[in-house]
Amino acid sequence: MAHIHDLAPRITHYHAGVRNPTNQLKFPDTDVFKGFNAPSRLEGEITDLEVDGTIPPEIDGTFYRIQPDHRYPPKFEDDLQFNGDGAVTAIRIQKGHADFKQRYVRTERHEAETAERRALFGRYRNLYTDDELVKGVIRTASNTNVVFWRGMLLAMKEDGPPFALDPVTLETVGRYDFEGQVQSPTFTAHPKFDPVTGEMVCFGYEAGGNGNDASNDIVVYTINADGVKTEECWYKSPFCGMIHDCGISENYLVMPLTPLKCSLERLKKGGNHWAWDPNEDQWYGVVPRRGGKPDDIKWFRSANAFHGHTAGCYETANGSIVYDLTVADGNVFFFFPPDDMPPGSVPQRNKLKSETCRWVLDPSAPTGTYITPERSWNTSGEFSRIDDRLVTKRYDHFWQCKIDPAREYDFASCGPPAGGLFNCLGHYKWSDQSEDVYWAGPRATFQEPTFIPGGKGEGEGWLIALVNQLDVLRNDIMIFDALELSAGPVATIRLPFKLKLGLHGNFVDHADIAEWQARRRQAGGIGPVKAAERPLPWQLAMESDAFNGHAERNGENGFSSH
Ligand SMILES: C=Cc1ccc(O)c(OC)c1
Ligand SMILES: [Fe+2]
Repeated sequence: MAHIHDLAPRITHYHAGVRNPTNQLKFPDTDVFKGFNAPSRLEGEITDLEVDGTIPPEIDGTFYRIQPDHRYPPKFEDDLQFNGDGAVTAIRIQKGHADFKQRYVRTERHEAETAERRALFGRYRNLYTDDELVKGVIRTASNTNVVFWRGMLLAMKEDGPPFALDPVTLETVGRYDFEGQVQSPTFTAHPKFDPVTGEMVCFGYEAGGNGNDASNDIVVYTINADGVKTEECWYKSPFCGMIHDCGISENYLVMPLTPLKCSLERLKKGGNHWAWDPNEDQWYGVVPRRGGKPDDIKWFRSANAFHGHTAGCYETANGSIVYDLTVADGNVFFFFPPDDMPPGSVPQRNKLKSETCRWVLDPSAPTGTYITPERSWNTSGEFSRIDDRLVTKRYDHFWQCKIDPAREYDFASCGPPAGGLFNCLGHYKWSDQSEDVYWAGPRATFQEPTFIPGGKGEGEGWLIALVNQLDVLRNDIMIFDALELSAGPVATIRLPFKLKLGLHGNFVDHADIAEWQARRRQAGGIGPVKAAERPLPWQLAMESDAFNGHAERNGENGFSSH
C-alpha cells in the first residue's frame, strides 16, 4: 500500500537556500526555526496568569521585554534569529496578579511584508539581498530592546531608528525621531538613562550613510529630561565594527567596539554584514558627555575578544573611569565567521568563556593606550544587569545569566540548549566577591534578568526573568528576592505557551506610566507622542539621486547625513 507521503506531492520551499515562489507559509527546517526557537507569532492578551508562590504585593508596574520572532519565512533558508521581527511582551503586575500582552512592533518592514504576505527583506543588515519592492524602506526589525521614555515605549535595534509604542496597548505609534531632532540612520539598542539628570545618552554607529553600508561614523546624542536634544557630536571609528552596548559615568560615555567587521564589498556580494576578525583588538572609545568635539574620542585597546553587556560604569575620586562588562574569549556570533572560512564549511558554535571584566580607563591617557582588565570574575555569564538607580555611580551588586557546565543537563529531553546553557541566575558583589546562585534545574534555562526596585538601598527589590522550560516548550516568569537568589523564586508565573528566546527587557513602575499618560492627555500639555514626519536624510538623498540619475552613494565614500 502506498504510504501517505507517496500520495502527497513533496513541497520543497527552498531551492539552493533561496525561497521558492510559493504561496504556502512554511518555515525552514533549520535549528533557527525549530523546537524552542520555533516562531511564536502570537499577538494577544491573557488577564490573570496562573501563579505558584506569591507575587510581592508591593510590585506595581510592567515588565517589558522583546523577542525576535519571524513573521514570515525568511527569503534565505540560513537566516538568523537576529533577523526576526520584534515582538514586545508586557507582563503587568499589580496586587499580586499578572496579566500578559504581546504585540509585534509595526515597523515599516513589518507593514511592507504583511501587505505582500511574504518576506521582502533578505539577509541580516544586507539591503543588497532585498526585494526591489522595498528599496529605500527602513529595514530595521526593532527586535533588541524596549525602553520607557517620556510616556512611550521605544523598541530598538542598532541597525535603524527606534519605533514608539503605547506602553499600555502596545500599539505602534510609528518611527520616532524625537520630534525631528534625531536624524541618524542607526540608533543603539542600549541607550543609557542618567538617574540624576533624567537624560538619555545614546549613539548610533555605522551612521554616516544609510546605516547598512560600512561607514565609520559614530554619532552621540544626549536628550534631556524635557525631550530636548542638548548634545550631538560625530566621531570616527577605526573600522566599521559592532558597538552593541555602552556605559555612562557622570562625565563620559564608553563604547566597546567589537572586532566584528563590516565590508561593503561583502555586502554587495550578498554576504554577511559582519565577519569576525580574530587578529583585531577589542577597542573602547571614550568621549565626554558634554561639549564633545570630533577629535575628543579616545580609543583604548586590548587583546582580541568579544564584548557582552555592560554591568556598571562610574568615575573614581582620581578621575579614572571604571567600566564593567562581560568579555568572551572568542566569537560569540559564530554565525558571522571570519572572511577566510573555507568555503562549504558550516560555522560551529564556539566553546567560550565569558568573564565579567573591570576596566579602569584613564581619560588623560593618550589614544591607542593598551589596557588589561583590572579585575575579572572566574565565571561564564551574560546579560549583566544592575540596580539602574546606580547608573553612572559606584555600585556593588550585579546580576547575570550564568552558564554552569558542571550541573546536570537533560540532553535527551531538551536537545542542545537553545540560545546557550544559561542554566543559572547569579548575583554578584564586587565588595566581597560573593556569588549567590539559583540553578533552574536540568531542563530549563534563563533569559535576561531585570531588576525591580523595592527598598531604597542598592539591590533592595526583586529580580524578574523568563525561564525556558526546554523539554515542554513553555515559558515561566520567575520573581526572586534580588539579594537572595539561592532561596529560589518567591513567585513563578506560568505562561500557557512558549514565547521565543528574547533579548532585553525593563521594568517600569506604574506611577511613571500613569503620570506620563496624564501629561500627554492634558489640554495644553505636551500632547500625544508624535511619529516622525519626514523621511530620513539617506532616504531623501536616495530619492534625489534616483531623480538626477546619480549612481548610488554610501557612507564609505563620504555621504553623510549631517
Ligand atoms: C545580542 C546582541 C545583538 C546584536 C545585534 C543585533 O542585531 C541583535 O539583534 C537581536 C542582537
Ligand atoms: Fe544587547
